[in-house]
Amino acid sequence: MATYLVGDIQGCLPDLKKLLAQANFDPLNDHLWLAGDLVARGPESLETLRFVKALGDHATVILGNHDLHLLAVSHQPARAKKSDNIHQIFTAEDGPELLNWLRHQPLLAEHPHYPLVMVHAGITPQWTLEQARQYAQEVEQLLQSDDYLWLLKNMYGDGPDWWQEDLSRLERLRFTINSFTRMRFCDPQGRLDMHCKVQPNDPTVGNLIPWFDVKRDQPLGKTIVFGHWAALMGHQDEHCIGLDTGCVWGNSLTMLRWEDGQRFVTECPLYA
Ligand SMILES: Nc1ncnc2c1ncn2[C@@H]1O[C@H](COP(=O)(O)OP(=O)(O)OP(=O)(O)OP(=O)(O)OC[C@H]2O[C@@H](n3cnc4c(N)ncnc43)[C@H](O)[C@@H]2O)[C@@H](O)[C@H]1O
Repeated sequence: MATYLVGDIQGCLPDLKKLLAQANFDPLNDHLWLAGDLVARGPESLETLRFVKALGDHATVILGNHDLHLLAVSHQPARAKKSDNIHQIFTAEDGPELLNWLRHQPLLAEHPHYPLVMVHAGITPQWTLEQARQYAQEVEQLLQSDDYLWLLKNMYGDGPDWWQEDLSRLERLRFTINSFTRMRFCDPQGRLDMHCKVQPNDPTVGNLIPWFDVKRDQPLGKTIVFGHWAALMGHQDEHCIGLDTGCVWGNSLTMLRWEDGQRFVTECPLYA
């Protein structure tokens, strides 16, 4: 039994299937961990949802910004942008069932045996692992409750950029969603920046630094596996593994086998 970790699929199901074939992935014995953004921009978002859902207990999925956006616009399809390329989900017979399944996925997942925690964008340097678990659960519980539409309607916005215990409920929820699903850069103190999307060595970055380079008061004690940041083209240091290598942007899809660290890579067409 092997554990495979893969970055943002964004509807690029043919590329995921190529990687799974390369690795001889066995859906009855192996386990696939997906770092969020199953959908958007790529050619087969609907089929990707069907494929991952059908893996049942052999897939662990966490939510990305595009998954949350899909859930939000599914109640007002006119709000979906053409470039989202998700309209086929709204008209599919099994669309409601797939969306309901997606809504019940977490923001943070921890492996039961390995020291690995998976999130879409990252874990804010302001939080301990205990806080990350607690605030992820707050969003997950609301998303799975009858009040989920309220959250999806009100989650949009770039602030607050700094965690404080006295944030209002909505501010707390927004900070949590933005840090788990949209963060890339922070200022040296750890204040979130929601605008800069380039590579860390780009001259326009200024004093911003990648969230994983901001000093934490307490190490998390687990490896954070994340996706989201396509321009980073993957990352590995002693605390973090970044897996998004820009599949949908004509670069590649990368999958890592946890047990021996082997990487599987496939070059992708330009979809976006
Ligand atoms: N609470 C909330 N508030 C607001 N929005 C919310 C939200 N919750 C969900 N959302 C959604 O999130 C979106 C905003 O998120 P953002 O994270 O701000 O924007 P995005 O560009 O749409 O994100 P994406 O996830 O596609 O990024 P990627 O790195 O692949 O690509 C980023 C850029 O990198 C570039 N890029 C890719 N590969 C590159 C490379 N190798 N080198 C250089 N640049 C590269 C691409 O051209 C692209 O422009 C909104 O559109 C909305 O749908």
